[in-house]
Amino acid sequence: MRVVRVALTGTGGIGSRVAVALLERRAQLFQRFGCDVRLVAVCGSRAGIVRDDGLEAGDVTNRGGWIAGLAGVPLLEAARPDVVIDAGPSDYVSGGPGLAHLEWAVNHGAHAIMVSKSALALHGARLLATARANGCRVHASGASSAALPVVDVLRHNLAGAEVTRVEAALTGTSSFVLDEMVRSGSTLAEAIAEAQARGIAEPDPAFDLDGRDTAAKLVVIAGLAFGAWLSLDAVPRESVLSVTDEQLRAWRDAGEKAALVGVLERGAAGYDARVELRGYGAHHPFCAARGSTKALMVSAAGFGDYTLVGGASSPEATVAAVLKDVEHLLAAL
Ligand SMILES: NC(=O)C1=CN([C@@H]2O[C@H](COP(=O)(O)OP(=O)(O)OC[C@H]3O[C@@H](n4cnc5c(N)ncnc54)[C@H](O)[C@@H]3O)[C@@H](O)[C@H]2O)C=CC1
Ligand SMILES: N[C@@H](CC=O)C(=O)O
Repeated sequence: MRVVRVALTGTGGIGSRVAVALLERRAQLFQRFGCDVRLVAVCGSRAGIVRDDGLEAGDVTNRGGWIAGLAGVPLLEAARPDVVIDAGPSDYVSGGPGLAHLEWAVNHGAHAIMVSKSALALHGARLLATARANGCRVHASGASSAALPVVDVLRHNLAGAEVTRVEAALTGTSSFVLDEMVRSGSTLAEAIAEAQARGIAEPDPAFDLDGRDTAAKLVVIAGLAFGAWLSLDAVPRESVLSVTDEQLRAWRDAGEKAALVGVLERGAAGYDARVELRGYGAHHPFCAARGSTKALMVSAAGFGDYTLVGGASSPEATVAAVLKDVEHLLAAL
């Protein structure tokens, strides 16, 4: 029987849930794919554990037997996984720890599932080129809007199509905060606190609100779906943090849904990206997206226009998206 060895780096709010869900899915994956998907290593920032015959949920949640210093690349070297899942922090300056983890994977013939965004958002072109050269697959639903399957729709459902425009509300926290302020009259601080309590905000919620999270997701989406790796710094961004009371009142009085959206447009020289604040009239399909629910509009030559509303941000939805990536990966092995 084929054994697929999985290592998970980053065991915070999302990573710890991914570990447990993967263990719970083991029997089902065996039935569906005929292989033993074995979680052999997990780590946080400073410690980790490797066990060749497979970890159990308690090993992850109780952290008994974790070894100090066995984290990151040393953990991957010790575990020699077939698949690396990275759910560590995103850092748009250094690339985050996920950069070293993804580099290790694509240089050692391992497949990767990225939940953290910054490694791909900053260095996607180089990493994907190495992955391709070494026969490694890189999936990144978690890094590109989680339960809203944007990359899948563009890459598989619209394979070969000339996609001319993508407009999408990709950051659940900014949608949630705007909804709370416009519809319920919450203050910015109250709305952010609620998004944090729901486990969907980035550790620094400014990343969600000032458009960096959406811009990073746009870069990952354009790179994975179209092979167009844009510069994250060059994506112009509007910010929820600069919305005035007057603007909030105007959206409320007009019955509009406010959203911070990412836009990808195909021009003569390739794809342009931007992040902008928009108010959608009552009859626009994005008005169905309440709270942290995401939304996508795609225009493709020959196919026409599509709208998809769903995939609300939540830890459970992100875990479900990671498990979907696992299924896609196993189906292709
Ligand atoms: N919370 C959400 O709904 C979603 C989060 N993401 C992304 O997933 C990642 C994780 O998010 P959360 O779990 O919410 O954050 P978190 O802050 O709860 O977890 C991050 C974990 O990474 C660990 N870590 C830090 N440095 C590390 C290193 N060098 N090696 C291994 N682990 C390290 C931290 O100790 C922490 O436990 C972030 O990059 C985030 O942008 C993606 C989709 C949805
Ligand atoms: N902070 C993000 C989490 C997933 O990427 C969001 O709010 O959607």
